[in-house]
Amino acid sequence: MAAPIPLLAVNGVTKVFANGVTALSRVSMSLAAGECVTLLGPSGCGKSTLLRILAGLTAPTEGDVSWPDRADRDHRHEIGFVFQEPTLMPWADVADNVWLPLRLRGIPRSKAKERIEECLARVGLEDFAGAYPRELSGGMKMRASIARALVLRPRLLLMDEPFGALDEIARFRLNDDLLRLKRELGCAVVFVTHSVFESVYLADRVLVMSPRPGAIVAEVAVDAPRERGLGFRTSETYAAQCGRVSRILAEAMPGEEA
Ligand SMILES: Nc1ncnc2c1ncn2[C@@H]1O[C@H](COP(=O)(O)OP(=O)(O)OP(=O)(O)O)[C@@H](O)[C@H]1O
Repeated sequence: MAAPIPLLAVNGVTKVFANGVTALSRVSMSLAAGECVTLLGPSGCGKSTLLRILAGLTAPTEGDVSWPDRADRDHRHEIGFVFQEPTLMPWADVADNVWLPLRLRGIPRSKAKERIEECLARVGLEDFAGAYPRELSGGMKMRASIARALVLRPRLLLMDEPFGALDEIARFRLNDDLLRLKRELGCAVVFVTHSVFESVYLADRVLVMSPRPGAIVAEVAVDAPRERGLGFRTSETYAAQCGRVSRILAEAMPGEEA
């Protein structure tokens, strides 16, 4: 049987910034529809740069990113982006923050109402539509940010270390919520993280990156049940896979402790 056409294909992407910094060197990867890939690598290895290139926010110096199944389209509306910070507008309530991507596409608030409510319910914020960002905990702000990223019903969700600033309890809950959302919505996810544990917990495949200039040095397929949760998090198979990815990461960083 022929391999399915990937959602996204990255071919030999190199990025050299104007100041001469080479952030990425010949990165190639592909992503299947509905797949979750985590990008794991040391600080400064170009993870955010790669994500920005996938989103079309930065152009590669060499190489390209393509959407092989629908090559002729503008894909920007098919991508949701979640940044390290929740980046909510402080003067707008949660519902208006979630409305923003629709508003930018000319959809009035009255027509967006149902979609906003649906997205808030998906992230457990249905009772906080009228709250302002200052009234929310860090985890709730991040949930609002995820709801905003989902409001255009993206086929691809790009997440740039979104849970790094949260405490472990909030982070674990959001990890589970993200896996549930991915299942419900069928979107693919590219998730950047520094955490070996998070990378293995979330991924179908972990892509391990070398220090700058970032290159993908290993790809680890994660062996896990479809439904992950406390059972998987506390299992020997999870611990063994985290150990394996830790060793690969350490090997990618000669002279450093991973
Ligand atoms: N606009 C820019 N101009 C020049 N250099 C840049 C620019 N953006 C990023 N860099 C450099 O490119 C390299 C990769 O940066 P990037 O933010 O992609 O790494 P990262 O792996 O996401 O880092 P972190 O994990 O710390 O967020 C770094 O050395 C960074 O200083």
